[in-house]
Amino acid sequence: MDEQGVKVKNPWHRPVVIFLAAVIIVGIIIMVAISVVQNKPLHQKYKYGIVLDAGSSHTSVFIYEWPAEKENNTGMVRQKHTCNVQGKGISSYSANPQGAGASLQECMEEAKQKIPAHRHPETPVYLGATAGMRLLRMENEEASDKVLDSVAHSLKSYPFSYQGARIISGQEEGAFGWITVNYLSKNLRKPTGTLGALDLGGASTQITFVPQQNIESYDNSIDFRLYGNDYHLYTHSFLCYGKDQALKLSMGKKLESTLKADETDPIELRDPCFHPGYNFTRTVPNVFNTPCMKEMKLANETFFHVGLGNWSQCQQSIRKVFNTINCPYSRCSFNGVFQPSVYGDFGAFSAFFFVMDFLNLTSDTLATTKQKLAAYCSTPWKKIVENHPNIKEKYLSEYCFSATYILTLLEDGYKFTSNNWKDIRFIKKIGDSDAGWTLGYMLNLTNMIPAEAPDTPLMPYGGYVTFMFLFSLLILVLLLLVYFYFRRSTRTGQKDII
Ligand SMILES: O=P(O)(O)OP(=O)(O)OP(=O)(O)OC[C@H]1O[C@@H](n2cnc3c(O)ncnc32)[C@H](O)[C@@H]1O
Ligand SMILES: [Ca+2]
Repeated sequence: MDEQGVKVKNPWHRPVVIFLAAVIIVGIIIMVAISVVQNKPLHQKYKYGIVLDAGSSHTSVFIYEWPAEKENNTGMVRQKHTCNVQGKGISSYSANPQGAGASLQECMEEAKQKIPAHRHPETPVYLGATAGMRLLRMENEEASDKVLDSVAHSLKSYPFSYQGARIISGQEEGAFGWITVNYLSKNLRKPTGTLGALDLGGASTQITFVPQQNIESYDNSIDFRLYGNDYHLYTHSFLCYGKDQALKLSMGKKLESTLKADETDPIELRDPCFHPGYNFTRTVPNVFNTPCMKEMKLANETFFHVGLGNWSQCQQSIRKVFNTINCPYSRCSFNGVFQPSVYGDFGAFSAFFFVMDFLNLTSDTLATTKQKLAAYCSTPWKKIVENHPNIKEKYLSEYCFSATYILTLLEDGYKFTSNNWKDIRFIKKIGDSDAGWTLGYMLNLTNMIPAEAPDTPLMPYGGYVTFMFLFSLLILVLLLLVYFYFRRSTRTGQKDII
């Protein structure tokens, strides 16, 4: 046989095989490149929302941000920036409504700087006014409308998407505060417990939680379906029981009884809720200038406000502002308002936090809290000022009253006890976002909390691509192995024949 005929031609020298090998190599390179680009962290695109909290004591502007493609995921929205409007709340502009809108300028300019310009037209801006405006509306509806028109006019002059300025109800304030704290604590996707919400403002206070008992009054019940879970909430907002209005209620009662006891001029209001040595002249209308109290016509225009610094007497005087006699339900908090027993953990924010944090009373037992507070209240005013030279005198003078009010509201009002006192967490923020109603309000209005849990893909997109790539590679390697196996067996077969 001719020697040339026996020689087996090297298959790698065949053009088809070389071509196929080149295609496979190029294919692998392309797949690797795609996979690397696909899985590289994307440059995040953010969306923004602005909420103005027009409270009774002041207005704050909150800017929120969230990754553009993940808006329905729980916990994705965070507070990017907050700005405190200079001056008092918008309800204080009743005599000068223009001033209310103008007061927002500085913070709104700041918002323009903080949010990228190309996002401005799509960024919603909402203003929600709370108890200060509720009281003004009760007193003078025309004035409250003018103030709202003024802030609306001001907000429309910015390049954002204006979505309204309105007075929110007490139920909304309570419910959105609850949504905020539970969204931020990432409780809403889990079947585990939720966090009750306690908010103490200047003019109203809210309590909201998931009760274990039936809710006997329709007004106090709210139902939500969030991420596929049903929530049945108890909520109540006490107008006039924020800490500034409560102080007026309490001083008003003391003034009335002082007058009855002693009608001589000048009146001296001896107040156990203020420090010994505290002595200021106040005007009577300044106490009674609120729709929370019947106006009292007093002969005297001024009185001496004199501190006594006696915690237990202070608590006695504060108890008088809670009416616990009439209750048309199986149980009540106060003023004939139904309330089931408090249940679960609570987040207590705004003035609950400011006051208890200032006094270092956020982590003691109820008994220790009372002891420490009694000692604080009896400290002479001079010493208090010396110890805290940088704190606003108005706040400083009122911490004894405010903390005593907080204890009385929580214990006598809401019926917390020394056993469940530890379940109250005094908080300002959760992560980097403030606890308060604004975030929940925005999540609701932008439909960012779906009723049903969104369907989630089996695996994240990056993982999916990597998996597909590795799996294709495996099949390719197997095919090559099969190919070589066949080639070898054909060649051995050829030799056997030879
Ligand atoms: O909810 P409403 O009732 O409308 O009122 P608000 O929104 O203005 O009320 P805040 O929670 O902002 O404040 C509650 C109260 O705490 C006061 N406050 C704010 N910062 C404080 C601080 O550092 N120390 C003591 N009190 C403070 C403030 O003046 C109010 O009286
Ligand atoms: Ca508030």
